[in-house]
Amino acid sequence: MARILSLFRSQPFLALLGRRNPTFCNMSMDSGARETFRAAVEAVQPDTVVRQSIERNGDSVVIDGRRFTLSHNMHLVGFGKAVLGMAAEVERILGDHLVRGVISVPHGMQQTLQQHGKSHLLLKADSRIKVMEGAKHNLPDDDSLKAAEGIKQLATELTEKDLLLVLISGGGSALLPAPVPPISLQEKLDVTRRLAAAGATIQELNKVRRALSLLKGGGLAHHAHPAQVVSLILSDVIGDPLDLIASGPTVTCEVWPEEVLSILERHKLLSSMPASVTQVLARQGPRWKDSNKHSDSPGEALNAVIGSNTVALTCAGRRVRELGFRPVVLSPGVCGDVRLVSRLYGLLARFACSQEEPSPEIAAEVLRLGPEVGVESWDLCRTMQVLGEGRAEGWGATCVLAGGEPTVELTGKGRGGRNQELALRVGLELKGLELPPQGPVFLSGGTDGQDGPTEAAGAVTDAGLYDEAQAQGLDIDGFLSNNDSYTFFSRLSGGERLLVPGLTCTNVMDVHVLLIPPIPIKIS
Ligand SMILES: Nc1ncnc2c1ncn2[C@@H]1O[C@H](COP(=O)(O)OP(=O)(O)OP(=O)(O)O)[C@@H](O)[C@H]1O
Ligand SMILES: O=C(O)[C@H](O)CO
Repeated sequence: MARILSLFRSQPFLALLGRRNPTFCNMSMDSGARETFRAAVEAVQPDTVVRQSIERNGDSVVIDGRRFTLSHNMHLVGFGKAVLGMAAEVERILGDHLVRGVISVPHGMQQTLQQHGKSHLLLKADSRIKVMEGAKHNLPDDDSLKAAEGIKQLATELTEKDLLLVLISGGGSALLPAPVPPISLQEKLDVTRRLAAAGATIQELNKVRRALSLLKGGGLAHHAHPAQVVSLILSDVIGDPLDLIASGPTVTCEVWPEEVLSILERHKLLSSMPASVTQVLARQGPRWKDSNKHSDSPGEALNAVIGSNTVALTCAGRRVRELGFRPVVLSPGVCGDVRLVSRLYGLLARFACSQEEPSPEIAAEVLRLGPEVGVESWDLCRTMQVLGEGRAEGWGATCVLAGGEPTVELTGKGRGGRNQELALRVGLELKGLELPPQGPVFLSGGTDGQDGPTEAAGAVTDAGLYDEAQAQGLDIDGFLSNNDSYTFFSRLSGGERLLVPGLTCTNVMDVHVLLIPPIPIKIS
């Protein structure tokens, strides 16, 4: 730590690079932040990521460096909020080689896509893929149970000549419920609901789901054995853990009943579990033992993450450069309490906007706070170095890009989401950083286009937020304590700070954009 700090304290560490001409563009900072978010979402569109991951060469395809021969032997299953668009692209690429398929997608998806003019994400009229809609409100139901049965059936019938392409995206767990008997769907739903309400993380939730399911935790790959299985995954979990995204249906993993029991105990649910759940957890051996599949093989699969927060941030960085800002990717794994996250962005902005030498005290606080919100010290140092270069070397405007999924502790009854709440809190942190012609700007947006139960994906904010709210008689603290960020931004200046991209058809968690203008430096 001392060594890192001395970097900021003593040396003109930024003079390492030659001077460049500032290239700050004509675009307003607000528009720049919105365009950056748009580019991030664009990069992880379901059809785009599939197109980039399957290379068709005559009668073969190359996926993730592996070649597969096509002879009208390709079958497809999928589950998740983005898989309809992914399947539409697979259909275009594979043509006749695609024999049949079943996908499980959210209720009303096809109609919604039609209404939003996204027909390129819909299947052909004479498609061989059956679309099954279900899981209203992101919860497993009878419709998604039927879809899961259809998917299991298709997988079970495959032979060694077949190739099964599995499309997976966020929301996949609720769209593929297959409780291990004798657990009923209702019992499984209750367990999931109560865990979520008790504040279990997605990692905890999906470890429990895996243990109670015939298809999760590698069960689908087992059912498809001896066919070859290839999964294309659009990740919505920090760190892209294959075994946890949609509860890893094609990733064989050992279930440790002790671990599951300790998760249930931690959330004070163990004593109220139904007998069926305790019975299944007490069983030895694989969960799929009583399936009608004759082999006990776990089933091998090639699992490829084809879209993620990292991909979105990298592509957004390219666009940022075209716009004349210098990009730096902080981290795709920002998590933890939204209050700490907002503090970190406030500190980074202060560090970057200092008109004198960057403050070692601020750098120290950044380094102390970062690990609490999932950001490595190395990434913080790299980011501060670029920000320091920006101000000392006259690079022009800098753009810090990050992503992840912070959490909000809900104490009020208002309408909002973690992105709008983060933007609101960062706005307060930036107070006092007004710089002519404009100070730093911060955007936080959910890449799925929806932040909590609101129509907005997030909001854009800056140092003028506090005064603007005061002038319009809006008490920020009151809105914050009631978790009412959506109402706040809707009332402020006619809602112009809200980010409302509409349905984006994808989901790689949230994107954060911190734009720092060129800083006029005091020469002493
Ligand atoms: N009034 C509110 N203010 C702030 N945050 C809220 C509010 N209501 C809900 N949230 C937060 O919104 C999140 C749920 O919203 P959302 O459906 O966008 O989540 P998600 O994790 O992106 O879901 P998914 O990606 O599976 O669709 C939760 O983290 C919850 O704490
Ligand atoms: O479906 C799920 O399990 C979540 O969206 C995480 O992938």
